[in-house]
Amino acid sequence: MTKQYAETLFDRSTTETILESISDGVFTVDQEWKIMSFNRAAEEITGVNAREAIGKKCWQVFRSNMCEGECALKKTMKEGKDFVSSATHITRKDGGQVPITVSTSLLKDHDGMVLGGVETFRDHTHVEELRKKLSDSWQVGDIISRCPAIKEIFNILPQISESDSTVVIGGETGTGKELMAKAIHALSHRKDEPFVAINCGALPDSLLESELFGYKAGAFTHAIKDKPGLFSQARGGTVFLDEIGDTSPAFQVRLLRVLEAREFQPLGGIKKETADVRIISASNKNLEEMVADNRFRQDLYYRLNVVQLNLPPLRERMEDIPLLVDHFIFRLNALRGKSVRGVDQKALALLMAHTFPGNVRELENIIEHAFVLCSDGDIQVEHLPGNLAFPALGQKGQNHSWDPVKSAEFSVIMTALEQNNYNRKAAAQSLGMHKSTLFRKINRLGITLPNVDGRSRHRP
Ligand SMILES: Nc1ncnc2c1ncn2[C@@H]1O[C@H](COP(=O)(O)OP(=O)(O)OP(=O)(O)O)[C@@H](O)[C@H]1O
Repeated sequence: MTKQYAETLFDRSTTETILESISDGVFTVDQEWKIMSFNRAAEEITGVNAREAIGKKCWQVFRSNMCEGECALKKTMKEGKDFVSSATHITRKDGGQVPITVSTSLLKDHDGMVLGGVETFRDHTHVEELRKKLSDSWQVGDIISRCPAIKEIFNILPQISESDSTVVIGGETGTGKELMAKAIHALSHRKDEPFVAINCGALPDSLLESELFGYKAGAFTHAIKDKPGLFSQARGGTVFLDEIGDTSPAFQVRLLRVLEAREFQPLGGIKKETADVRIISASNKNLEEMVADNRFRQDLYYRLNVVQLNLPPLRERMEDIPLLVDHFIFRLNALRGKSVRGVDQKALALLMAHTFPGNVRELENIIEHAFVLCSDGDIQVEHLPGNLAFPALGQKGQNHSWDPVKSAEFSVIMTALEQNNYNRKAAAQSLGMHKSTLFRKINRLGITLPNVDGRSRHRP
């Protein structure tokens, strides 16, 4: 675009219309700090109308804590550099404090002469309120946690939700990736539109594409009538692409094109449709490693991964176990009209010692199993599924005292043995202890081993 064309296109009144239509406050000052223009959003955020503001020095209008010290606009004017997003507060005309973020740049004429500065500011009241609410909380949407790593995610969730950026959620199976995606959707401006989820790993390419993009009648043999895809159904909302790491290279190319053009074409269709959806994806594989090994397209990875969140496995946030147990019992009581009180110490000790390869989903299933068997009072060891209750009920270990440390040790060793097919050497290695230490512990805890161990598994 030539300069002249741009000038014609964006004449003064067009620029004013654009400035009046945006939701960020914008004002300009001359070299003497006198306000030259003040848009509608600036009026709303400050409570001062443009006629009052224009001609005044900016600090008389803004009364911000920034005005007395590190003023971003002053820095811009002094250093000739733009500044993006400093956070501060301003005092409204009615005395109320408004948290804002500020961006500043120099205002120049066509010949590059500095006329003054321009400041854009955004009202962050809503984000601050949400952040405050979430930072004291152990629950966002349906997600319960007191683990510091997840609470850190809670703290930034309002900003992530407010932006429309793509998000990739990493974490082992059952760690709550879909729940987190739903929470982001529920806190975003898209919350009143649909949230749709699809497991990309479970479908072959052709089915995945027809599910996502839909098809037109006649596109293939059984396509009798048009079927809208999830991108159409979720218009204005969020599409959650689960197991994105399991998609084929051909599908990755197709998805990349859709994300770049923000358009998609139903199978057998000729018209393109706008993809007005936010994309959140998840993977229990390490996408960065997959990119390095050329198993996942780097360009698609960058498109999907503007924001990245990682959910730790349950074994690394043991503090969440009692909280989640209470949460699931509370929910089941309400659902089934029972009054199970909680979990007794011995059962809790076993749960705390379990490694939960299936993470929160596995814990939820264990509690549901125990809940069915427990009529009221506390869930006890005998209500837990066999693989957990086994060390407590069975074998020689039956009589050892139920000290939680011992039962935790019992369970950790049993899990290592099971995971290593009862091969004691491998189990000792996985526990990081010497083989003879493990034998000693096995004897002390009264664990009996099956006759056939992992060393003999290849024998007929
Ligand atoms: N922090 C949590 N608080 C309460 N419930 C949770 C939490 N995390 C997970 N859950 C529950 O655990 C189950 C599994 O969660 P979810 O489906 O979100 O996991 P996921 O990581 O997406 O699993 P997958 O990778 O297998 O798709 C769900 O029933 C969910 O409600």
